[in-house]
Amino acid sequence: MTQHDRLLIVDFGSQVTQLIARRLRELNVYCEIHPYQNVTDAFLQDFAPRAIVFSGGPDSVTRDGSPRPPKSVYDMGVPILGICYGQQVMMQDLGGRVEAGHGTAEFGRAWVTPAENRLDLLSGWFLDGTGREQVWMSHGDHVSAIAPGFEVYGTSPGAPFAITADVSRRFYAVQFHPEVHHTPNGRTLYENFVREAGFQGDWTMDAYREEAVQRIRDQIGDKKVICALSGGVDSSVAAALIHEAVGDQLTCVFVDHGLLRLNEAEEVVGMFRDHMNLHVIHAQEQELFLGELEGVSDPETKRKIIGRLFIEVFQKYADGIEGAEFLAQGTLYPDVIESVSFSGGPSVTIKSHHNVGGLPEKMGLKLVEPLRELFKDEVRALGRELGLPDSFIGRHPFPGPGLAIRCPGEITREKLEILRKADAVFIDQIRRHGLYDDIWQAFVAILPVRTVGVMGDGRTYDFACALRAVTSVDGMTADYYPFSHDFLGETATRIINEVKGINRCTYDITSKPPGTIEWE
Ligand SMILES: Nc1ncnc2c1ncn2[C@@H]1O[C@H](COP(=O)(O)OP(=O)(O)OP(=O)(O)O)[C@@H](O)[C@H]1O
Ligand SMILES: O=c1[nH]c(=O)c2[nH+]cn([C@@H]3O[C@H](COP(=O)(O)O)[C@@H](O)[C@H]3O)c2[nH]1
Ligand SMILES: NC(=O)CC[C@H](N)C(=O)O
Ligand SMILES: [Mg+2]
Repeated sequence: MTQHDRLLIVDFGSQVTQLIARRLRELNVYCEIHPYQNVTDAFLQDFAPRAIVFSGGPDSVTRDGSPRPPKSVYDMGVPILGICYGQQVMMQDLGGRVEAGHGTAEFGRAWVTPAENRLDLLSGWFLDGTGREQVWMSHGDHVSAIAPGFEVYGTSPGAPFAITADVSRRFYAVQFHPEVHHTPNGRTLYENFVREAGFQGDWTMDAYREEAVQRIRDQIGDKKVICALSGGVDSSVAAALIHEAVGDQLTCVFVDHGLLRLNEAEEVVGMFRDHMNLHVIHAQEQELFLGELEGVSDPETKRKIIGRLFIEVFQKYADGIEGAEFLAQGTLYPDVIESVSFSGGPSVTIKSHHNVGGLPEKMGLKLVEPLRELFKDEVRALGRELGLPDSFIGRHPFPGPGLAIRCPGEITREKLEILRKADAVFIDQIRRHGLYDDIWQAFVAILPVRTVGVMGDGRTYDFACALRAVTSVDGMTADYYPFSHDFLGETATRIINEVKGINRCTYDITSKPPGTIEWE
């Protein structure tokens, strides 16, 4: 099997370490993030990176016991790029000096100007005629003396050594963050760095597809595998990939809990069964879920009931599949990184997110996770390679508990019916206005209150609903989408005219935080 050139990102705990990986993956470079504690001499030998990046970090190298890489990293003969804390660590390790404070802190936008010497790492920089380049800084400490062998190639007001390098050893150290959006030419810097390191850009979804298929065949052999299929991007791409690898040995279980959107079950099952020829069990469990949810209004109780039923249902169908030894999941790279996170600390549970994680232990199934190394946009690219239509790949995320968490308070079949219709009108409006792809997620929530209205000179006493549409990168933070008043007016009119049971429509303009995306 092909062994890709690998780049190692040593994580010192920066908030933006993942972005370094994103920038490199966009350049078709295979990279992995590892917390600095795990990067030992033995690890380095084994990983055999072609180049290394040191991330930023919250600590100060002036503090005794602050994070360090193993010394052997500097003897490997591979290029190293140190960013912010990474720069400071490199300078101190190699004989320079770092100082704290003294009015040199820079947070936010800054400008670097070039020194006299030229540096290949910066080719493509300083070309817009202003003689300087915008970068994003976030540091309190600064390098006050560079290490022997290094020279200065750029300075900023707060960082006299904003860009330094020892060209003969191919060590580069910068005070700013080239991975963030606010360093507009940061990508060029990474491009130059990986070219210098000799990467061939061999990480493409086309190549990945073939390798992944082979790996899945080796793992599964002639055994059977099952997959919980939601119709969301992750489980859909995982299923399509595994199907390509082992065909009929795969069975998908799609659970219809009665909390799906209008026509969703038909679309998902039709697509995978009729179009892609997958074996899909359409588990009709509406009565079970809606029955157990009857009279329940507390959000966490709802979520826990749904989580438990998902497992029970899945177990039931898995038991009926002879010889099933494997369970497929759509775990992505961000999930993997988060679970080994450097800075993980005690945090409060806001919501118990449902997913099928935790199943294998209970069921004695071995895991197949073919997307573990990929970011979401890579998963989308892979899905396209596998022939999934764009209408599936670009779908807004949909939560496992479905409409249950968009129906605050008690769930009734009547409310679900109304909600499904209103949601379909809203999404139709968004598509008609060509806004679907600009929005991360959009839906309607039906509110547990009836209000008075007047329609056709008669009195109405019906439910109110709230429209929700947000922009986001990863769902962790979000902003409400700035629809025009015309759009909102037209949509409210359509919902009230077309959906019996709703006579009032509001737009939710809360960002996250302090709100969350879903209403429960
Ligand atoms: N109705 C369902 N039937 C079967 N499995 C489900 C269902 N809903 C959720 N799951 C399982 O829970 C997992 C987690 O759901 P999640 O919404 O995070 O991912 P996804 O649906 O695959 O992708 P996306 O994030 O794009 O919605 C899914 O990958 C799927 O395995
Ligand atoms: O698979 C899921 N199971 C869940 O239990 C769940 N709860 C919220 N979400 C989705 O996560 C994102 C963030 O949502 P919140 O801001 O409401 O927490 C949004 O995209 C939500 O739709 C879920 N997804
Ligand atoms: N963003 C960073 O890496 C900051 C490094 C260090 N904590 C400083 O304040 O200078
Ligand atoms: Mg989903």
